[in-house]
Amino acid sequence: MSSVDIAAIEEAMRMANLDTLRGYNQNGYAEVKQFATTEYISQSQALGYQVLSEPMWNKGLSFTPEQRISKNLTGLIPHVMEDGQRQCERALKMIRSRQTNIDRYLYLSNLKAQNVDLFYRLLIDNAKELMPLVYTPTIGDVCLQYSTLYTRPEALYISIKQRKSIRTILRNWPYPNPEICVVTDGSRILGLGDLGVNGVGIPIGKLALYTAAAGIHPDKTLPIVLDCGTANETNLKDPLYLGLRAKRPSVAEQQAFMDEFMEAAAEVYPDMVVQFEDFESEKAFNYLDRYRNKYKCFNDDIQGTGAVVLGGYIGAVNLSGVPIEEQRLVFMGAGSAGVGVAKQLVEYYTKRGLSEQAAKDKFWLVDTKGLVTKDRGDKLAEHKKYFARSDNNGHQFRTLEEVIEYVKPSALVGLTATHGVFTESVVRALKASVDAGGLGRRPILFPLSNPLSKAECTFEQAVAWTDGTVIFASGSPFSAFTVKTSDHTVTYYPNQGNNVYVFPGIGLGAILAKASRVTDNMIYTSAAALAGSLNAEEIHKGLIYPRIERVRDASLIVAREVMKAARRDGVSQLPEELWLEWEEWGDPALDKYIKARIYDPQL
Ligand SMILES: NC(=O)C1=CN([C@@H]2O[C@H](COP(=O)(O)OP(=O)(O)OC[C@H]3O[C@@H](n4cnc5c(N)ncnc54)[C@H](O)[C@@H]3O)[C@@H](O)[C@H]2O)C=CC1
Ligand SMILES: CC(=O)C(=O)O
Ligand SMILES: [Mg+2]
Repeated sequence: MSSVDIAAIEEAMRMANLDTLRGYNQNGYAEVKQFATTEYISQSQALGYQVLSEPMWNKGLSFTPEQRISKNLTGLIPHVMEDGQRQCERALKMIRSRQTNIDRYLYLSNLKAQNVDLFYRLLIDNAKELMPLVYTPTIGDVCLQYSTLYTRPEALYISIKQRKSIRTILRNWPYPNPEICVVTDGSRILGLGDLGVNGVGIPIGKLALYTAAAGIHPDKTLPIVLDCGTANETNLKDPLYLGLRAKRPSVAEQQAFMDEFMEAAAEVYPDMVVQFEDFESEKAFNYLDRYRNKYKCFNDDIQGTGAVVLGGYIGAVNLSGVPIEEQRLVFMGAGSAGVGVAKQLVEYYTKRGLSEQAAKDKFWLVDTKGLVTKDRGDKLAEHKKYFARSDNNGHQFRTLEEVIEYVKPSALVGLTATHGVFTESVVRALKASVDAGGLGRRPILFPLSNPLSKAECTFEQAVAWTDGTVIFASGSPFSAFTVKTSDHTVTYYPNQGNNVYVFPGIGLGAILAKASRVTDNMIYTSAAALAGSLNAEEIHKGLIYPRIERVRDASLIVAREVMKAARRDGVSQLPEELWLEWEEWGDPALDKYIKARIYDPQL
């Protein structure tokens, strides 16, 4: 069958009862056609098995007696019918019985490959326990070992040697019309450096959260790794390594490959939003700049992290007792995340009435060579120049202690990918500088690097070194802990300051608004929406982010506000009548529209 023969498909569907499946006939002929052209339709048992082997169709033990008959499943699965809750109970028992987090990850990954609905039900209902397994910190270990752990494909793997075939590869993806793509070239995976093709675990993990946190249908998500080689000697020497065994070519060559990829992606999937993830900083800034006005795209490490930290910072300032005008911020780490976050905060200050210069003056960025100044004597990377200080009177501050002594900051943000740079003396100096401003003031300390092994300090250290006064957020989750003394008991709650609180909502908002671009206002709005998404209990506990169990609630609020920002910026291509309706009926109507379009797996 060279062209689509609708009559044949309909007949095949009728015979195979496929119309009761996912409804791919609307926009997904590919899957239906597959049935029509194979011999499955005349081999009913094989068809039943096909239903069980297709992870998007499999309902595990939830198939009803009628479905078991109509889909020829009788006897292919145990003769019990279980609801989703019972099946989740079994999966959780298995996960908890495993010895290592990698084993737990592998169990979950295997479950996703067999029964997508069950995987997502489990993840959504047990976010606090399971998110650290499918995302940071475990995904970092998974990426380090990806080539060894590999059993089956889960993404598109596009090598620079396949440049001529990018469109074909994109079309080979089995699910029609993806709406969101996360793409990396593996060059800066979390704080673990250049992992090459092994970095593909990050797009896979981020997209699992697009589904769990924002309800984007799993068959609309597309993870991609662009393999340009790697600088990672361990990978290059590993006989099992799955990527190109070559050093990365020149920046210009990688950029040309990226240009071709972006052009092909926009042509093959014109409605798809592209999220750039974990590109090494020079490329991260360059690609964002290069493509943001041409395609629907954003950079999660620069913009997503900027928004999530701003969202938390707004609440942190309220708790800190240090008025917003008196805030002074030191950033340890001046890479894509550090500069991205600082720029987002500058925007916040300028929106509150400060001039750009006055806003910028609140930030002191530090990297491996010390305080970033104009006259430091080394060639500053382009992205650092904006924040380079010129008020240092020729003096160079080489260590963080020196910078803190000089700046007397109210907040210290870590985005260095280096564990331990927030030492006891650094944190105590931060506290002292905050204490000097007046009684009851609290230091803001955000060791944001991932995975946990790279966090600038631990939560327990931060609490101990600030006598419990710290307002704390880390990139990967630390546990709450309780201190009991003879006369009182105190529980300390950490926050997780991770872009997972915004990227799913930014992507969903951009998709549902049919945004032609992802604008700065959409990103900024995501931060404000996140800051406003805490409930009374979270505020009472002194949190600055919603509990991770509520990430889905927060994402939907973010998505709604991002949609509205898209409309304000004139990039929403939704019909005008819809917007007029929503303006009349307000947020509940827009919320209803969003909720009707998101995936909430039922078993
Ligand atoms: N919590 C979150 O949502 C996010 C966290 N991150 C984390 O931030 C970290 C950095 O990411 P990028 O900025 O993209 O990396 P990058 O490589 O672009 O930047 C790292 C920066 O840290 C500096 N640095 C490294 N070691 C240092 C040290 N010992 N002392 C002072 N400065 C040091 C480098 O000079 C550079 O300026 C990673 O661990 C990443 O996982 C990134 C994005 C989001
Ligand atoms: C969270 C994230 O995007 C990172 O660590 O790179
Ligand atoms: Mg990242």
